[in-house]
Amino acid sequence: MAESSWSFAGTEPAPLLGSLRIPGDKSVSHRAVMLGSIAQGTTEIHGFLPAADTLATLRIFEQLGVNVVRGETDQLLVQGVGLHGLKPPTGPLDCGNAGTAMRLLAGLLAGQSFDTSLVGDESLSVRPMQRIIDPLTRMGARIESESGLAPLHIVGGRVLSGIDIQPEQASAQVKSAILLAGLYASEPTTVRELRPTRDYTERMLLRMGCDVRIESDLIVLQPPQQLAAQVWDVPADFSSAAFWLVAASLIPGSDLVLQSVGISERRAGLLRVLRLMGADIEVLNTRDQGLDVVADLRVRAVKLHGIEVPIDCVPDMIDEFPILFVAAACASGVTTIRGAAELRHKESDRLQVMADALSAMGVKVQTTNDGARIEGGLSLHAAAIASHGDHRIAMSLAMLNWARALPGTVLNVENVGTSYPEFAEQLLQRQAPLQISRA
Ligand SMILES: O=C(O)C1=C[C@@H](OP(=O)(O)O)[C@@H](O)[C@H](O)C1
Ligand SMILES: C=C(OP(=O)(O)O)C(=O)O
Repeated sequence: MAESSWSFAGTEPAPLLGSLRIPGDKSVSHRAVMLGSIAQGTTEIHGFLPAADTLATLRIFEQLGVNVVRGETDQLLVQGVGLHGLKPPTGPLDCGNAGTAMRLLAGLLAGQSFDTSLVGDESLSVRPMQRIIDPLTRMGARIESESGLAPLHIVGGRVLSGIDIQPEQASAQVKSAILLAGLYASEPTTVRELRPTRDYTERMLLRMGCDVRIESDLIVLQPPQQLAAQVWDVPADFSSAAFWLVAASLIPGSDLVLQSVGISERRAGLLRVLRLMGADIEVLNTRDQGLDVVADLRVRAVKLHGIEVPIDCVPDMIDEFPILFVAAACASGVTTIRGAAELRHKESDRLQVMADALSAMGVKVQTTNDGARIEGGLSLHAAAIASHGDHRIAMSLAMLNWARALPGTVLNVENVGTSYPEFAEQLLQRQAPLQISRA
């Protein structure tokens, strides 16, 4: 049965001590399955995230004729069929709640010889897809959609050409959709980014033997003959670790180590921002795990203060804003956010939903088109708050209730399973006074 709400008893939290294993990175898990499926040979994935979003991607490639052998929970063997070996599916391909799956797949499927349809859940069906339809169409793809929204019908058998393009958004999903279509183009594909975004797609392609030039905001991909299968070690997901970085900063007496977290520059912007707010986070045992730099993050409780979030950090922490709002609500002084309009196009309008949630709990928040002003350090009160089916909102509000001993309720938490199915269980293991209701 799905979890539908979490209620907190409002008792003082025990310090967070010891160490914690965070599940695998969602972005890398999606890509390892996608790229492994079209590689030559068998891809080994260690540390795969078995969450609803990434399992949707896995099921889709099984529908496309790829054989995947599941080992222990987080190990997969993907038997690649080569760039041109995917088979026509018998029905629509369901991306569920995953924007990453839908946008990246649109690029990859635009280069196939057969038609496909991509569908998603209610939330994904109102997220903007024109941002990938436009560049892919310029490359020669044909994607049928009503008003730029899912479902997307992708016509097969098109001849794709390379482009040189600057997407309108700083978005790793848009960049990746173009690069994946570029694998099937007859000329090189160049993507110029407004601001650098997470770079797993291009770095993974490079490791698979592609001729790809990577500069900070420029990627040039030559269409490959084939992709070589790899062994991928998926790091712990920084975005999931982020909830604990903030909770342990806020819960007095905490001293917690988060193990083997991916801290590449394009992913760990919140680390920089929390430190600017005064957080005590030590980066220990840093090592290069091939695909990513990983480290153990030791975080100790401390008093945080508000800051102006540097605008160049925004893409590097795009999924961490809901939990940053929580840190800002508990910090002394004012935190301001600018340049984050993309937050309005996630699983919910994350700027508005967090502003409304915190306002209902007594925080002074004003939103702008692309940001917010949060006055922290005021006294908070408990409320029953809807998370709008947005996993990151649900987990952020859970941490706020827990850390500040508020007897609040977080409603509609089902979608936490899209990125972090073990979240509530890990809270309970840490004695969070949490009651779970199931629908
Ligand atoms: O490429 C990816 O794996 C992702 C890119 C980001 O989206 P945008 O590219 O839309 O910013 C991020 O929000 C999402 O969770 C994962
Ligand atoms: C925005 C997110 O994911 P996606 O775009 O893949 O739905 C997220 O995980 O916060």
